[in-house]
Amino acid sequence: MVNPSGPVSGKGPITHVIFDMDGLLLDTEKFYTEVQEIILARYNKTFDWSLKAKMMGRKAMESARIFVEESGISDSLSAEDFLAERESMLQKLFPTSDLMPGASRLIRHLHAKGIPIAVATGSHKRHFDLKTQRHGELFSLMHHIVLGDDPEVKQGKPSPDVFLAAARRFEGGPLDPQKILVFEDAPAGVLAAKNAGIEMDWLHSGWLPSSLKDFEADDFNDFNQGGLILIVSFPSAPPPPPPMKLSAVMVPDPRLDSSHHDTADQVLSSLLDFDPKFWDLPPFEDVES
Ligand SMILES: O=P(O)(O)OC[C@@H](O)CO
Ligand SMILES: [Mg+2]
Repeated sequence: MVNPSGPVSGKGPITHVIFDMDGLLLDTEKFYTEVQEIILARYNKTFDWSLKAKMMGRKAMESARIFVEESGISDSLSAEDFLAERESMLQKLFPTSDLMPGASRLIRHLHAKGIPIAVATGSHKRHFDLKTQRHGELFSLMHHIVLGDDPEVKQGKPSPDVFLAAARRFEGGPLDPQKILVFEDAPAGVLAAKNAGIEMDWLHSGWLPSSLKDFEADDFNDFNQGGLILIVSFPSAPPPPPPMKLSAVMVPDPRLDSSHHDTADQVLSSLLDFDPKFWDLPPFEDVES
């Protein structure tokens, strides 16, 4: 995706921001990688970024199934046993989680300027508490936080559930998806955000026919598995509005192949490179650290 550095504007004005957490705000993806490399080494296998790219951002059991099946070890290690073994190692690592560069500055800046901010993460509460125990004050600046085991989150990313729940919990809803900016590090997360934008857009524009409102989420998810974005049309309904109005800024790990960047509206190498003016958000003051 284009990564403009000039004055070209995004699709602002943005009024609300939703942050992914692992790999975006917290430097925690390295812990998952480290532990998975240790487990695979026992089978004389190596963990590579093409597999990591498929796992990132997804619910634990979903990513576990991908791990054991794509590594070819599912006959020796079940997804459940992999999660149990990984858990004991992660429990020791998570409390040492550091912030990603630029995360604190951006969160404090948006909060100080009165821009409502939230977190939408695949992490479950027990992991969230461990990962954020050194960063409680910073996370207290969030208007709300939606976790992977929230009752409203039926399906993990790339399904839109966690972002739809996060968008709904801001005051003054329902929001126009065009005014929401999502920050993500993972391909599944960017896709989840775009899918949420489409669903919110259809609801916001009134296009979504009532018969679709009870559309089964896992059917929707089936389309997402292949990275396709579901577009359905009913004979009586007008064509859907142009999708993709919700904007997503991707801050991927440099080891992630750039072919995974295509769905993002902007790609940055670090949150330190984010320019709020590009999205019509209040500019940083020079003195901010
Ligand atoms: O949605 P995030 O915060 O990236 O969490 C993903 C986590 O489940 C590990 O990949
Ligand atoms: Mg992430």
